[in-house]
Amino acid sequence: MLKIEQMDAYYGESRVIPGLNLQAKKGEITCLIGRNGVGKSTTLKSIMGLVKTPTGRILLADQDIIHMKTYDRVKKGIGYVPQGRDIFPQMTVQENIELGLQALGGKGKVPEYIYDLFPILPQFAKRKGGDLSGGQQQQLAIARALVTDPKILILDEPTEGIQPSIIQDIGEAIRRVNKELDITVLIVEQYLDFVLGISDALYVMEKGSIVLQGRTKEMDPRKVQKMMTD
Ligand SMILES: Nc1ncnc2c1ncn2[C@@H]1O[C@H](COP(=O)(O)OP(=O)(O)OP(=O)(O)O)[C@@H](O)[C@H]1O
Repeated sequence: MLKIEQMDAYYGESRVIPGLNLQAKKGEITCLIGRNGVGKSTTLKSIMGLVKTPTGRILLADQDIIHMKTYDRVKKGIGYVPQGRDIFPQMTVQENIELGLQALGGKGKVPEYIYDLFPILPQFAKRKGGDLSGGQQQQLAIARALVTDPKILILDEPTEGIQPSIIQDIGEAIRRVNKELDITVLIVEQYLDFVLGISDALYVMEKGSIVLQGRTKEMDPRKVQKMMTD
C-alpha cells in the first residue's frame, strides 16, 4: 500500500532522516516506534509532503507521490491525524469533522459510518471541540481524517495525553477502522504496550534510521524496550 524507498528528509540544511526504507502493507497495522526526537513525526510529515524530501520515493499503491502537494496526497487516499490532534477548540464538533471535507474542495458529505464508529460525536455535535476530553478529541481527529475516505490512515502518537482506560478505546477504534473499513494503518508511537497489542508489523527508529524491524509477534519485547530506554 505505502512504500518509502531511500528517502531523505531535511529541515533547512539539516538532514534529519537519511535513506529511509519503510513499508505499510495493505490491510495491516504497522507501527513506527522510537524515543523522543528520533524522527518519527518527520517520517509522517514526509509522507504528507510537509517537510523537504528531495530524494527517494514514496509509493502509494505503486504511484510515486514524493513530489505531490499535500492536498493531492489527501485526495489520493492518505488520511493524517497529526500529533496533538489539531482540533479547533472554538469550533463545534460537527464543524471540526466537516473541516475534513475541505480537502475534497468542500464537496461531499460526512459518511454515516463515522458516526457509527464514534457514537460520542453525533451526541456532542454542537459542543465546542475544546470542551472535549483528550480521548474524545482523538476520536474527533480520527473522524475528521476519515471523511475523505482514505486508503491509508496515518496517526502520530494517538495515545499521547490520554488516560490509560481510554487508550484501550482508541486502540479498539483504530482496529475497527482497519478491519471493518479495510483501511491500512500506520502509527507512530512511544507507548510500547499499545504498539505490541495493536500492530502486525513493527519498526524501531533511532537517530533517523530503522534499527530493528519485523513481524510484531516474532519480536522480543524486552529487546524493543531496551532500545527505547538505553
Ligand atoms: N521544524 C523543525 N525544524 C528543525 N528541526 C526540527 C523541526 N522539527 C523537528 N526537528 C528536529 O528533527 C529531529 C526529529 O524530530 P521528530 O519530531 O521527527 O522526532 P520524533 O521522533 O517524532 O519525536 P517526538 O516523539 O518528540 O515527536 C529532532 O532532532 C528535532 O529536533
